[in-house]
Amino acid sequence: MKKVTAFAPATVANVSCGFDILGFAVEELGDRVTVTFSEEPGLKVTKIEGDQGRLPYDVDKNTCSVAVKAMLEKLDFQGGIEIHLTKGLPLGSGMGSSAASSVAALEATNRLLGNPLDKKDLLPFAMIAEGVACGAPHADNVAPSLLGGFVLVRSYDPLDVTKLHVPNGLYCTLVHPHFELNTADSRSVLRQQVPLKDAIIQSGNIAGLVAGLFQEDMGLISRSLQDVIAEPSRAVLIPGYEEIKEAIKEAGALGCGISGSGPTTFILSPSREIAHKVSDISQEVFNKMGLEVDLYVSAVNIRGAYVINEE
Ligand SMILES: Nc1ncnc2c1ncn2[C@@H]1O[C@H](COP(=O)(O)OP(=O)(O)O)[C@@H](O)[C@H]1O
Ligand SMILES: N[C@@H](CCOP(=O)(O)O)C(=O)O
Repeated sequence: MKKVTAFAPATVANVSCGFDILGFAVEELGDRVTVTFSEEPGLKVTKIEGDQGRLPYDVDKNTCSVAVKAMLEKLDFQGGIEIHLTKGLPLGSGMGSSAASSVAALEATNRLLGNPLDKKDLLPFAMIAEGVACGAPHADNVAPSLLGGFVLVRSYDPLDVTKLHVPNGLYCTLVHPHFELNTADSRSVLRQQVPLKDAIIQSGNIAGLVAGLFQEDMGLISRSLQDVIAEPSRAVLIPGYEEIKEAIKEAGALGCGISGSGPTTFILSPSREIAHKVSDISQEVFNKMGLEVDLYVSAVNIRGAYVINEE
């Protein structure tokens, strides 16, 4: 085998109350990476498409190559590999764009080398790339993008991630208003201390959300979609967010939150029909604020990253 192409999906990190510890993958949206053996030793990013010329070719800056470089060092691989990235995700959108690139690159490279590593063992390399992209090696985008479904990061040290149950009939709406929020900037607005009363509220909600997913209890999921840690500092950066939050609940959605560090807003609904209805409602609110949007309705992607083609 000389050439492998892999796809990695977009992700919703945090899922409201699970700051840096919860995320899920969505369908269809994502990045594609092709890796090819080359005669010349070393790693190279040779082509990037779909980024309007904005992403770095520097091996130590592009998340694809940062992740693959760390993996090749671990495997003590001495040959040559070329990377071709096709971006399907907008940058700075809160849909795990930097993560989808590194995860697709790792999935493709692992197959190219004959699968020397288990899927889960690729995670630390993708986290190194997140550290380069946004200053923090958080796993709540890379883990669901790689593994699919809802993923909980129980611990960072040692790394302990686990897949959660995905209830039947759960749908997600992603509303992406056309402006960018850089993850590093959205992290810099966060408080560094959490009052005890907020820690109690947040812990209850995380536990409630996890229990709600396993029990397929839509009411419990709905009540648990509350974030008192990151959202209060970040919601002010997204015009119309509070209005959407109220309107979608009235229309039957379970609740909403900021997807990752925003500005994309995710809404969870108990049916596809409601997911489409709240998509229209959110579009109206953002348009009223003078913002154009992209809209996506999706079930939760349970497959994660996968190889599309090998030659
Ligand atoms: N392959 C890549 N895809 C996306 N961003 C990348 C990539 N490689 C490096 N970056 C850098 O990482 C940052 C990604 O921004 P970020 O706000 O984290 O996006 P997102 O929230 O969509 O992941 C940008 O500064 C970008 O230049
Ligand atoms: N937990 C992180 C998630 C960032 O997600 P992104 O898609 O905006 O990169 C955070 O909230 O900072």
